[in-house]
Amino acid sequence: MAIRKAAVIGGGSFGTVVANILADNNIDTTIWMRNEDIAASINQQHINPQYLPGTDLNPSLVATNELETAVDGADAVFISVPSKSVREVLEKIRPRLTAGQALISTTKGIEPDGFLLMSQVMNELCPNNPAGVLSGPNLAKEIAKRELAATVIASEDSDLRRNVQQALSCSYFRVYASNDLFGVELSGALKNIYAIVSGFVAALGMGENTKAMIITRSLAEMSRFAVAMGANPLTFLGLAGVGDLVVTCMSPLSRNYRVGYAIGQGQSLDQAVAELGEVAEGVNTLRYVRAKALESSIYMPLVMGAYEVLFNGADPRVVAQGLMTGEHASDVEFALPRNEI
Ligand SMILES: NC(=O)c1ccc[n+]([C@@H]2O[C@H](COP(=O)([O-])OP(=O)(O)OC[C@H]3O[C@@H](n4cnc5c(N)ncnc54)[C@H](O)[C@@H]3O)[C@@H](O)[C@H]2O)c1
Ligand SMILES: O=P(O)(O)OC[C@H](O)CO
Repeated sequence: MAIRKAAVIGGGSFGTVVANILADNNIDTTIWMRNEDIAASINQQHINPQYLPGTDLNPSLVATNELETAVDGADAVFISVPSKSVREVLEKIRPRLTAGQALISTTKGIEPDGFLLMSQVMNELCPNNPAGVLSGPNLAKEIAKRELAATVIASEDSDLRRNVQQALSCSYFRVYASNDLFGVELSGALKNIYAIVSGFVAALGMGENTKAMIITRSLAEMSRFAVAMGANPLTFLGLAGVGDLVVTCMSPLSRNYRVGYAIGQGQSLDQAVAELGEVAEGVNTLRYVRAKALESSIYMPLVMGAYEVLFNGADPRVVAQGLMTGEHASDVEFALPRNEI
């Protein structure tokens, strides 16, 4: 069934953007948020003054503080809150959901207990609702200005994929499909770590060759980790892999990059996060991925170096420098395995 009525849960930057695309596509869309003043601004002035102050939102977009107004009767419910709040939000909406209403996560993070991705949390709490994940190079502030962008809808359910492609595709937003839900979702979470590292590199004034080396070795490291976890390495060649890694590692619009940049300039992690005032998922993801890599003996020098900088006060210069030492390595491990060098 096509998506005629949609709910978006979460009134931050990305939730507002997704809701606005749906509204631009003439879909009856309600965005749920806790903040009453922001909801009133969206309904009366058609702006989200806290997260997207310069953007005129589609006047048909409705904001509410009542979950039932958003969720009841929606064909699709998009979840767009930080990963630490996804379980809490799902527990609130679960009693209202009916079988078949699609659940789509736009959240790029990991739940530490059990190392769960958001679709796994959705499947655990709402097993009767088909699950999908939206991920790609999607800086909210650019899409809000209706600058051209593309994304990936990943799901094992082909109806869900097609319906979301139809609901979100428009003159400025293109939606590609994937059936590797796990790979797409893991890649969206992992790239945030490397955006922080790229922020250090930029703040330290390192060269363009260094930046390219960091991004490419980040791709090698994140795909090595993902394959060890069971993902398809080819997924990392797509928009949710290379695409999102490149944009997040190169743009000062990325919050994760900004946190890394501030630390590279000498700020503490606490100062950098406080100054940002929005979510930078990579900080927690770094902790969880480092623990998993140590537990599973996965070689991740950038993750290990970034952890030392963020949590043990090491000099950010050591992270890039750390790549220059150690064993001789393979460029593309899927072509030349590490143990065959
Ligand atoms: N901003 C982007 O460019 C972008 C793009 C793609 C994906 N994402 C991902 O989307 C997710 C959300 O990011 P964002 O940029 O919208 O974050 P944000 O910081 O702009 O907004 C988060 C929103 O979630 C709300 N929220 C937090 N906890 C809540 C709870 N318990 N109940 C209800 N609401 C709660 C906050 O009040 C806020 O409105 C993140 O995982 C992020 O990685 C962001
Ligand atoms: O601002 P960031 O670092 O959370 O990145 C936003 C999006 O994930 C980019 O695709």
